[in-house]
Amino acid sequence: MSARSRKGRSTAVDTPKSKRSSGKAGKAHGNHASGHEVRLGKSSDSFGDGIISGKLGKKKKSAKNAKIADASESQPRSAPYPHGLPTDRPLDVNDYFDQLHLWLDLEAEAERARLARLRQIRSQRDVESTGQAIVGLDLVDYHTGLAGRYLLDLAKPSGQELPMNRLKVGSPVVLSNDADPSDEGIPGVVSHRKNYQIQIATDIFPDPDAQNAKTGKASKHKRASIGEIRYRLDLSPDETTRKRQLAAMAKARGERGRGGRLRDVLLGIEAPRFDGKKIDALPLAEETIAEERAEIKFRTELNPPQKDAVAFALLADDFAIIHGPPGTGKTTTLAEVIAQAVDRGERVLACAASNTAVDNLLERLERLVPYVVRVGHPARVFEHLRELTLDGQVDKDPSSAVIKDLRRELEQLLRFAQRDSRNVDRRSRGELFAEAGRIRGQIRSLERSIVRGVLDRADVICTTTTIDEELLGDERFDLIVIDEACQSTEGGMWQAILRADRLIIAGDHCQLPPTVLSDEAAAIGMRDSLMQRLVHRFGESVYRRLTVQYRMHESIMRFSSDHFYEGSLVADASVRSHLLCDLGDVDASPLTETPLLWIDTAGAGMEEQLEPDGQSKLNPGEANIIIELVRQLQEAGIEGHEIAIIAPYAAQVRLLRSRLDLDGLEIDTVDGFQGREKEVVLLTMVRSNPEGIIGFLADQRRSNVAMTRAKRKLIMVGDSATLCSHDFYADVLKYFEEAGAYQSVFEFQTLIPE
Ligand SMILES: Nc1ncnc2c1ncn2[C@@H]1O[C@H](COP(=O)(O)OP(=O)(O)OP(=O)(O)O)[C@@H](O)[C@H]1O
Repeated sequence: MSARSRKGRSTAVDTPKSKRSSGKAGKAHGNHASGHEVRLGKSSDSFGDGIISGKLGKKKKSAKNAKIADASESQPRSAPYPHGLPTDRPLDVNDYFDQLHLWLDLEAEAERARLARLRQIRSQRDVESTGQAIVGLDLVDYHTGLAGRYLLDLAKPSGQELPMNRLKVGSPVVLSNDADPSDEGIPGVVSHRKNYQIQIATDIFPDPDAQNAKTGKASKHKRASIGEIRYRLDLSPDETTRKRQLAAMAKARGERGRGGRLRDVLLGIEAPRFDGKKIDALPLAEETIAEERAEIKFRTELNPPQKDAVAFALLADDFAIIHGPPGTGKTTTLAEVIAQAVDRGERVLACAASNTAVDNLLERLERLVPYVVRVGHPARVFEHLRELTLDGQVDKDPSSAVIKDLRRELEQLLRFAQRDSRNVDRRSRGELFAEAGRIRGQIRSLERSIVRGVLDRADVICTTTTIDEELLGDERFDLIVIDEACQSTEGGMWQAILRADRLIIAGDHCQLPPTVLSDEAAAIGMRDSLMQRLVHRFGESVYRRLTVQYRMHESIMRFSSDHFYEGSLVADASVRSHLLCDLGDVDASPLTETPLLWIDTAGAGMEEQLEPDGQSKLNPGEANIIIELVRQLQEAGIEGHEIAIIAPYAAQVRLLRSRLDLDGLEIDTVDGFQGREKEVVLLTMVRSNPEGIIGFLADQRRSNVAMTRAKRKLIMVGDSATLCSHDFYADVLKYFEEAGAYQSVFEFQTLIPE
């Protein structure tokens, strides 16, 4: 049966369409459709996802929800699956969620320990060298954002540049008094970041009196005006996300009906179905996929494996997986699946673990789907897509003019309190803040009705997998799509999974796993993805792999293809033999006429070093080589924005950034480059020691990502003597040697120190 006729079908496992959340005709959007009170941005908890944050669900916690909240607090202490989640047998529902709960607890402990260690360090140089805090900041300006949030601009005194830091847009932070180690500070989210200034969005204005009252502590800064205080910003554990995940997991445990079935399929208890067939009747016959494919009016130019993947996904009754090796158009394919679902009258929730991945999907959907809304903090959304954010669309609503007036009034009030802080006594200042609170309340109530309208109209809602539950209420969708699924922990996916009966996940388990701080949690499986587990559990019947890639020269692709994808990748004709020298205005030279180069530093005495005051590693010798190569590339006519330098260690990134100042040139860790591409990529491997220790370079997935970012040229700089103690790198080196792309650093006289 074709998926086109899906809507009329009702199998034993299907809930009839009318009972599901419907398509356009009969959207049942959870509680907010029935006129329950809507509240915006009620607490700092709502920071997770956006300036706009609204409670579209019931105002009071229902008994059921209260139970869920309680359940989310109980803590299992021993791992039901001490070796990670098994894939050779069905999982027990309670054991499974206990395991996920334990992962989250261990991760939270690791996060708290990290923050506690960080806040112990008081020396400015030491604390800032961790990259997790910025100290000695002045509050230089502030504004109000939507929902009456305060946007605080912080900068170093006398305009110094901010130190290298990991406080990215979207990072949860704590703003505290730098001179007072006992100050618990106020929570916020980084909303904007420049070299000299950082902005945070917060629900609480940093009024020193208010803070003292809150903590009940007498402060030596009691009489200081706001402008006289120096602040400190620390990266903080993301408690909001954790709580949301725990609540979703608690709910998933008790799910019944279609939701319960999807859970049981994902736990390997029930067999997945495609086109109404059970797994024992799978794999789906190729003719069935071909039939389905023939019925689809594709909106994008897709290659045959991509078209098959779309047809396959649309035939799934429970879940389907699209495996997308680097550059194979996974996101392009997923966008087509969503567009087809919308054409069939379905409403879709499109998610990914990171904001960047959500935006990559949104970029494609914008052209395919009439009405798409991006939920999330606008500051975390690509600038050219901000119009599609909920905030952007609310702003366009005619009633927003009133909100703008109210916001202006709010700002004036705050400025008055600030300007005259020496003259306004504490009581009057309290009244001013109370008035500000009242205005914020008015702003929120007006915004909530506009928000509801915008969300109701959307065919597709795009968000990170950390879903703002208050905003989306109990809303369900016909289909949930999750991109870059291998970058999310299993626990991180349940908020999304709970919202539909059908799930399409796309990703590549051979690329980066989710970041997990706790070694203990990682040891019991937290880094293993749901997608990987399902592939192992059900095999080829549940996934389609994309095989034609549109990024890399064939030689750059080949190693990755052979090593990670059973040699299945094919370079499209448009990229198969492209080289740097084919770019306009680039000179032909050995550097630009070949796709690969490994410069081996073995024996040249370029040993790794530990960063002073830090734990990260660097390699100045390799940095010198990279700098010289960048100079030569530039000389050949390659522009800065066409080059990327990737280093596995932050200290090497810091070193190179401090020494290279080329317009558009990007220098980052591997994690910063997943999903990206550049004409030429230089990798500095850093590790060089007599013991042959390679640390986390041993995770081959990391190297797979790093080596597949280059379109026309991949240059590796590393010590073969150290790296090749590991089989994987021995294979890489052999591959480069066989391609005639190996050179010892001794062949480059200009690159070795005297
Ligand atoms: N069928 C196609 N024909 C031509 N170009 C395509 C096709 N499919 C994808 N591309 C191009 O290939 C590039 C990669 O596509 P996309 O970003 O969808 O891939 P991805 O698999 O999600 O990437 P990543 O490896 O970064 O996760 C894009 O420039 C896209 O336009």
